[in-house]
Amino acid sequence: MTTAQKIKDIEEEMAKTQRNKNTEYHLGQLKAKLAKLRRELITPAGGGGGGPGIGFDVARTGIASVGFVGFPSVGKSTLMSKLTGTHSEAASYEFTTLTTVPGTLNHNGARIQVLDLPGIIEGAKDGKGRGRQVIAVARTCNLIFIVLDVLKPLNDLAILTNELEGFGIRLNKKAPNITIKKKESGGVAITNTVPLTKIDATEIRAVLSEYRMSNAAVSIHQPDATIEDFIDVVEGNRVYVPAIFVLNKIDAISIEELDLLYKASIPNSVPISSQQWLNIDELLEVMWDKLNLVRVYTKPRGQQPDYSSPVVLRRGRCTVEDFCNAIHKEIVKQFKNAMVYGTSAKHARGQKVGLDHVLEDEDIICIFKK
Ligand SMILES: Nc1nc2c(ncn2[C@@H]2O[C@H](COP(=O)(O)OP(=O)(O)OP(=O)(O)O)[C@@H](O)[C@H]2O)c(=O)[nH]1
Ligand SMILES: [K+]
Ligand SMILES: [Mg+2]
Repeated sequence: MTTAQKIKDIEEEMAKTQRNKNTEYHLGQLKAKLAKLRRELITPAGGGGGGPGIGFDVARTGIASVGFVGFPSVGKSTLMSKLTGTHSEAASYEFTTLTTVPGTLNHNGARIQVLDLPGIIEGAKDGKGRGRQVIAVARTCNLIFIVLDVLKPLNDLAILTNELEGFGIRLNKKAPNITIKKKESGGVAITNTVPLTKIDATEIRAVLSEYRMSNAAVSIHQPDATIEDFIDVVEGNRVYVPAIFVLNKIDAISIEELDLLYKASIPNSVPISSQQWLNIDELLEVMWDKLNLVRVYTKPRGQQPDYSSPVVLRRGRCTVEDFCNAIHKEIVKQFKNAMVYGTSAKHARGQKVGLDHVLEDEDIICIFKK
């Protein structure tokens, strides 16, 4: 039996099992089995792995990357060409784009790599078309644009989210606040710092037993944690990627339909027309927010800050040391201290800081050497 067949069987069994006190353990086991089979699909036995294949993996440039995922002919390449000035073939037939096409977008002083990708279809994660290579590239991006046809966005979004989930990608989610520590003995101990509304001990025990973890200390700090979140932590290879749902081709709908769309206010969505270049400003604004980048302006001693070319860092890697290294590896060696002005500084007149100080967006920094 193939892995895909085994997955299908388990999904069918889950669908016909009613959830109640007597079935919780069994359902927990099934969910864990499913997660293990899905992992096999991503990394097939015999190597090869789930990494992007030849022609799909392109050289990475810029401070961050945005990957375009969507069904064929939703307008990914049209958008990418216009955003970056790099030509990516666009046409009315499906699967015009056959491989990763990289381009660069300069925004707010940051160089952002944009990756146009081939269209994917339902079943992509299980090996349909080049879907797996496409999703493997998307897994490595800092932000994903899910490009949708505005005429039927929600159904398509559900299918695409499911495809990416099957590949360990979690869109617009934080890593679950759950820790699991393996132990030598003592069985399974579960503690929670908040009341739990969606998960219970029976399911947790079933999952741990399926993973042959008979001794473990589990602690859950998130009230709405689910068993799926718990399995994600056990599996450990998940990526948590922000995403924007780009509702393209609004030029093809009426004002009334557009109005309804705004009233529905789909979270994380931005309606645009890549062909007519409508609402691209909003798209870029939301993109900037989601990328969570930190601009730092350099101020030479005794001079005004240089606002024209910020050093752009990624949040989580934006200490003064990261700033120095972004300019030149040697700077850290000569570093004495720095004056920082802006949000991260304690005082309006600035703060003297060391290498481990964490910078904020639009801070100004003046470095003093030994
Ligand atoms: N009306 C309208 N048509 C668009 C828009 N954007 C793209 N199109 C058209 O949609 C068709 C597909 O565009 P592409 O850019 O090739 O779409 P794609 O998603 O890259 O397609 P694949 O590479 O085949 O997956 C082309 O005929 C485009 O002219 C838009 O905003 N409005
Ligand atoms: K196309
Ligand atoms: Mg294309």
